Amino acid sequence: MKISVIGCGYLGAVHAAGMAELGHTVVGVDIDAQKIAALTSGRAPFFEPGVDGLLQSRSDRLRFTTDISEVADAEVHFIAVGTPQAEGGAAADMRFVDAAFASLVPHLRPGALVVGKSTVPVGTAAAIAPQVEAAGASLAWNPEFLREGFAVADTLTPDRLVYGVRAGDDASVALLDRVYSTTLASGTPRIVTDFATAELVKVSANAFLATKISFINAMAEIAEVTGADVTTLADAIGHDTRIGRRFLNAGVGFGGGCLPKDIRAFQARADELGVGHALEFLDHVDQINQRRRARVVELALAALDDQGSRDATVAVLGLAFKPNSDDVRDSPAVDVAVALAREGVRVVATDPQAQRSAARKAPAVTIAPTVEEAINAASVVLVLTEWPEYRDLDPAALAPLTPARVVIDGRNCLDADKWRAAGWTYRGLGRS
Ligand SMILES: NC(=O)c1ccc[n+]([C@@H]2O[C@H](COP(=O)([O-])OP(=O)(O)OC[C@H]3O[C@@H](n4cnc5c(N)ncnc54)[C@H](O)[C@@H]3O)[C@@H](O)[C@H]2O)c1
Ligand SMILES: O=c1ccn([C@@H]2O[C@H](COP(=O)(O)OP(=O)(O)O[C@H]3O[C@H](CO)[C@@H](O)[C@H](O)[C@H]3O)[C@@H](O)[C@H]2O)c(=O)[nH]1
Repeated sequence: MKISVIGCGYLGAVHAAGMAELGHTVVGVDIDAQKIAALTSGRAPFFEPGVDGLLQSRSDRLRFTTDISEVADAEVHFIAVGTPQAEGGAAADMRFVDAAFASLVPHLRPGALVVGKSTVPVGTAAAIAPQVEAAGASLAWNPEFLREGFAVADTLTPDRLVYGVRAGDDASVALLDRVYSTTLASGTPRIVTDFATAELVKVSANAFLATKISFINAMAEIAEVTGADVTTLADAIGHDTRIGRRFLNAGVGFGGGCLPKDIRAFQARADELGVGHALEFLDHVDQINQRRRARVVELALAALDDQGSRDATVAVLGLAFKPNSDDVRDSPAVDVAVALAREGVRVVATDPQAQRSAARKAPAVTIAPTVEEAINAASVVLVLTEWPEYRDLDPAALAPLTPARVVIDGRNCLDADKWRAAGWTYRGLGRS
């Protein structure tokens, strides 16, 4: 099938490459000429395992352009533009979605299907559908659940597919089934529903995941004042299959381009709908999450005070919001590094992939190319992203670089006994 993807940022670029891998002929459109140039040369403008490989191996049926008129012969058009948090508010900024539809509609041919992939406030599809239908085309909302770091696998073999369509719109369901025929053949469940439910499935899934993380981080706060160990607690409650162990890792909390802004936009939309009280708990989820960042800053400053001076260096290992990504959007690690720099501390940070993106965002932080250079002569070492290479660090080999030997494990990812045995003062979050 001929498919277009409007918006080739993170989600759109991966989706375009994934659709080509599934056998479709794809044109990707973005207003950012630099992104289009990178994608055209077979390189994603971000780090995500496997994407460059697909861009290169499927280049025969994949092209990228800034010219929206090139989508005119596509049967299915995916909308994957950003819906960031609006400046100065909690709601989603819908200007990119509105602009994408405005630019696409004049090029729609009758019978085409427009598919929303972006995460949007409930009610968006119903509001937009009439302009698509006036062009003789149809609208569906097909939210995306991919995780950064696993984006290719999540695109090709997702946990589920959700189609939000007008009641009785069997033609759109049939078209989407053709788009995803390979995925469906491998047994992926598909849920066909209305626009509002599809939109809500997406934001409620992210709200649930954020709540699960903040729940365990609230337990970490309790553990910190009682001497309990939140990691053992998570293991123990996680054995209950009704609870499950995943997303119960306590630490510096959640960040990224999705969970934080999606729970805020969800609350803002509930307020508009007059049911803000139903989502008041998400405000607490957000606050618990923010408190974890403040707690790491507090622990680092206390460790410096113990050593007698804040005129010192703190090393930060990890800047990306999660491993296997160079994404620093709302990254807890960057936030903590910036907060410490604001306190007058010299912060030297490193990350296997996010050095460049973090340098742009946090000019007050010195970026070091290696762990050894970051740690050298530091009074405190913070581990804020659980990259496998940080989990596997040899504390004995690093010990001579820093006389103070204090490590704060903001992701509870290090082997505490091993670090202590190598002469380090180890401090986790929610565990002693
Ligand atoms: N990043 C993820 O892991 C992920 C996963 C699931 C859902 N989502 C959702 O997908 C959407 C996109 O997220 P993202 O992370 O890819 O954002 P992004 O900022 O990386 O990408 C958005 C892209 O849209 C482009 N754009 C803006 N206006 C445009 C227009 N009028 N025409 C064409 N292109 C335009 C921008 O230039 C940018 O490249 C958001 O709604 C997000 O919540 C993201
Ligand atoms: O136990 C855990 C699990 C995650 N995190 C943090 O939570 C954040 C988000 O992690 P994750 O959800 O894995 O990353 P994303 O790639 O942002 O994916 C989320 O956001 C996407 C965009 O909406 C959705 O598509 C995905 O399903 C949803 O998991 C990161 O900072 C993680 O470090 C924790 O602190 N503890």
